[in-house]
Amino acid sequence: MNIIQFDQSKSKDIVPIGRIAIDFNPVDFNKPLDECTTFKKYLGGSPANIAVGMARLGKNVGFIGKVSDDQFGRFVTNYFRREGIDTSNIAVARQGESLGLTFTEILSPSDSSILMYRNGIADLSLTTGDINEQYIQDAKAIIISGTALAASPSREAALLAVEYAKKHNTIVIFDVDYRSYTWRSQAELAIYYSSVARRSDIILGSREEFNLMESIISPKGSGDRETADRWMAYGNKIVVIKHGKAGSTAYTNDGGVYKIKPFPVQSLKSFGGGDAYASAFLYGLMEGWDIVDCLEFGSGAASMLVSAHSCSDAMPQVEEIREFIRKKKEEFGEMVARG
Ligand SMILES: Nc1ncnc2c1ncn2[C@@H]1O[C@H](COP(=O)(O)OP(=O)(O)O)[C@@H](O)[C@H]1O
Ligand SMILES: O=C(O)C[C@@H](O)[C@H](O)C(=O)COP(=O)(O)O
Repeated sequence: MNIIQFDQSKSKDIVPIGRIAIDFNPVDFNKPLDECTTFKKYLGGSPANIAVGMARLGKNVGFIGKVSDDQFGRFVTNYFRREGIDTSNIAVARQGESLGLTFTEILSPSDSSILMYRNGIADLSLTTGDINEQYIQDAKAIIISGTALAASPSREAALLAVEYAKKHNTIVIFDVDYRSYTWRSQAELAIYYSSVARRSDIILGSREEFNLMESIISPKGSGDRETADRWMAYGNKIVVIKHGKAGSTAYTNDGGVYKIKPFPVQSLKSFGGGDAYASAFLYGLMEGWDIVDCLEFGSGAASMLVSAHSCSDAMPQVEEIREFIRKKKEEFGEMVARG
């Protein structure tokens, strides 16, 4: 029996809630950002990347967010439309707010950082008035991106979306998604992250992100098992903990533990893996696959994205991930312990 029971009577498969931004990735990479002169513009923002990833995999995707009233806002909205993502619940900020701009620094294939311009940002001006109860009721699942909790009024809008989801049997997925910008204190972060994590059904995050969320209840940090048990005790059915190139582990509330090593690739950058991972893992879950197959699919997509220049344009289709995994298993064998 599937760990997660999605309500198949709902029209939309998934609705991420949070930022849509733009990534400017250096074309002349493998050097410090201040030495780069040429950039390629991509749609960005983790929840937006996940929306693109799941649309590429054929899912019926919506989105709740707010964009700037300018060319950048129109760029990202039109990009969504071309990908078949519903934009009816993407509001336009009318007080001069800007779209988030992320300048990425790719120092080496394993050493990257991101510089985010997020002052007066449109996505954090999302209000409770922008949250449509019927739209959430019509979705099998929503994804709350942690950064949407970083400031009001977006914070209250995201929390309202969770309440509507719980009211209407819409699955709540929490992508912890830590970005240091905008957060005023670690205590504030821990309070709001954990308030969503206590209401969610599935949590995905890196080990570092879980440590931040648990910094009040476990100041010295926790092991993965302790973390998983903690959040499953609140009703989460699945907890996925990612460890970068060391791989990832999925814990399920029926006692399952599934570890996977990453598929070896020549990485170009160290970011982007998480968004592809979430898209492909959740696709498998919505297809009713076993957790181990969801984990393998997510991990395969993640490896593809760390070896790509973008985090959105390069989101793969189902057959591309399948072929990637087939070739890697032919060469390197199983990456996940089966049976
Ligand atoms: N160098 C790498 N080679 C292959 N896969 C990678 C590499 N780095 C990350 N990944 C994959 O991307 C996933 C997510 O990366 P991680 O950095 O843990 O999360 P996030 O990107 O959300 O910060 C990892 O669990 C792994 O499957
Ligand atoms: O999250 C952002 O706003 C920037 C993203 O667009 C960027 O591609 C990135 O950092 C991806 O994050 P990850 O997939 O969690 O590594």
